[in-house]
Amino acid sequence: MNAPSSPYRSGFACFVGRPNAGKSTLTNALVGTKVAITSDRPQTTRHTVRGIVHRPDSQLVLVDTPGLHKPRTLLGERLNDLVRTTWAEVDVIGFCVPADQKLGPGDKFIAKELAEIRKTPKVAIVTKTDLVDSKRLAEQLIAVHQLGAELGIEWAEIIPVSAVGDQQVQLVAELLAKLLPEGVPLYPDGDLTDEPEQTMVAELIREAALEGVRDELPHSLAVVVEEMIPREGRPADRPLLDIHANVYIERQSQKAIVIGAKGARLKHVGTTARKQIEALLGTPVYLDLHVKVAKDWQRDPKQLRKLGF
Ligand SMILES: Nc1nc2c(ncn2[C@@H]2O[C@H](COP(=O)(O)OP(=O)(O)OP(=O)(O)O)[C@@H](O)[C@H]2O)c(=O)[nH]1
Repeated sequence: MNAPSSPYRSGFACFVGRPNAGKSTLTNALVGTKVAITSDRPQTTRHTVRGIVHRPDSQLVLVDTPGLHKPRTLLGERLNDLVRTTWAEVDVIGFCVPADQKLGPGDKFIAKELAEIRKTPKVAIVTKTDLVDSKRLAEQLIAVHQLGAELGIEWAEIIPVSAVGDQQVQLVAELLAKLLPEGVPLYPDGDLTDEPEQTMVAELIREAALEGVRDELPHSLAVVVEEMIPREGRPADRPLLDIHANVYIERQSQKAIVIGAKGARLKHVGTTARKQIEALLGTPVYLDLHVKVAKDWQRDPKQLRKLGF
């Protein structure tokens, strides 16, 4: 005899944690395709990118938030507001801490903020377990438990996972799904993300444009995709998508950094981004990039809106 089947569950989850905790990588591993942008450097995830995990008995919509950080500019403040709003709206929060680093002030700062969001169930996720031995992992699991106890957070689960080593990734999905409310699917099957394609394309270009020059242009670069149109008159089996995008920087002096000697760097950025966009969209792409100066865009609310913040 079959046991009564469990109810269908659906809802939203977000991963929080300090920069480099492995949130984007875990999101990608769960969703099974590259929707958020990962990198070795902190704070690459600017936009709220959702990935959707479809399972027979549940649908988990992952909302990827930027890292909470000490705001120094209007953009910083906006990002932090966005993070808190997201936290209050989701059905479950996954607090990510890397296994290979001792809990520090950054983790505590975030956990303290998390403790304020009372109603939402919270799951602690110890990431990058492939980087440590079992003794170190056990210590980290205990430390996370203790941090929760100190701050009055009762973790619904504490889950060790390696997104890179593909260990326990499915368990994370399962345990998060269990904490969702009963409901119907929120998105049609097969949807990986509801983030407009243009935003993902812009992220890929931004990522390529920042590669190697992050120290010089930490937060001064934004990308807006102006247009994505299929080239007319192409045979059906050889389509081409024309993409026009603007790369905004804050000062004239930064132009040379982005463009490089005789335009060599921008050309490389274009090639790198184009390959990634083609992989993402599954179609050949012609990518046209322009570098423009938008003075002090980080401090100007009007510019921020134009640039999608
Ligand atoms: N070895 C190992 N490395 C990982 C794992 N998960 C993430 N990483 C690496 O850790 C770094 C940071 O990962 P991200 O997923 O970009 O981290 P994040 O928390 O999204 O970072 P921000 O976007 O800066 O907030 C990258 O270099 C990843 O390749 C893992 O399971 N194992």
